[in-house]
Amino acid sequence: MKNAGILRRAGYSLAGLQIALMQERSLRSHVVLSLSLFGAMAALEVGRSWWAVMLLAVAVGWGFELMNAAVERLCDRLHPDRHPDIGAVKDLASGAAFVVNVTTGLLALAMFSERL
Ligand SMILES: Nc1ncnc2c1ncn2[C@@H]1O[C@H](COP(=O)(O)OP(=O)(O)OP(=O)(O)O)[C@@H](O)[C@H]1O
Repeated sequence: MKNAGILRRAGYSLAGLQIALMQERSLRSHVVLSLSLFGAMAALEVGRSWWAVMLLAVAVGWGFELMNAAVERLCDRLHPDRHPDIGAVKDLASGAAFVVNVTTGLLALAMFSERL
């Protein structure tokens, strides 16, 4: 619905998150990894700057995973048959999420290497 109120739009966004959590295994893995990361950060008492960096990195990672899931679902709905272009679109979306996830992993390594 175009130009819906802010509460209604927030409801649509939360519905999207719910769909992802219930139907997308990769996003569920992401949630588990993120919570483990935050648990380790709390246990090691990392500084506020690291919290800011890692919260941002994890949020961007979740965003890219959601967009990747949306692209995959759109591709499958609009073009269920196999086609090299559909494969490339899915690979590109997956590659975008991969770049963010690898960067987050490297940041986590840098952070933990400071503390251990
Ligand atoms: N319709 C298609 N045509 C050509 N290649 C495809 C097609 N669908 C999937 N692929 C290839 O298979 C890969 C995996 O696609 P798939 O839709 O199974 O996603 P996935 O990586 O298994 O993600 P998820 O587990 O989140 O569904 C794609 O990245 C692409 O390379």
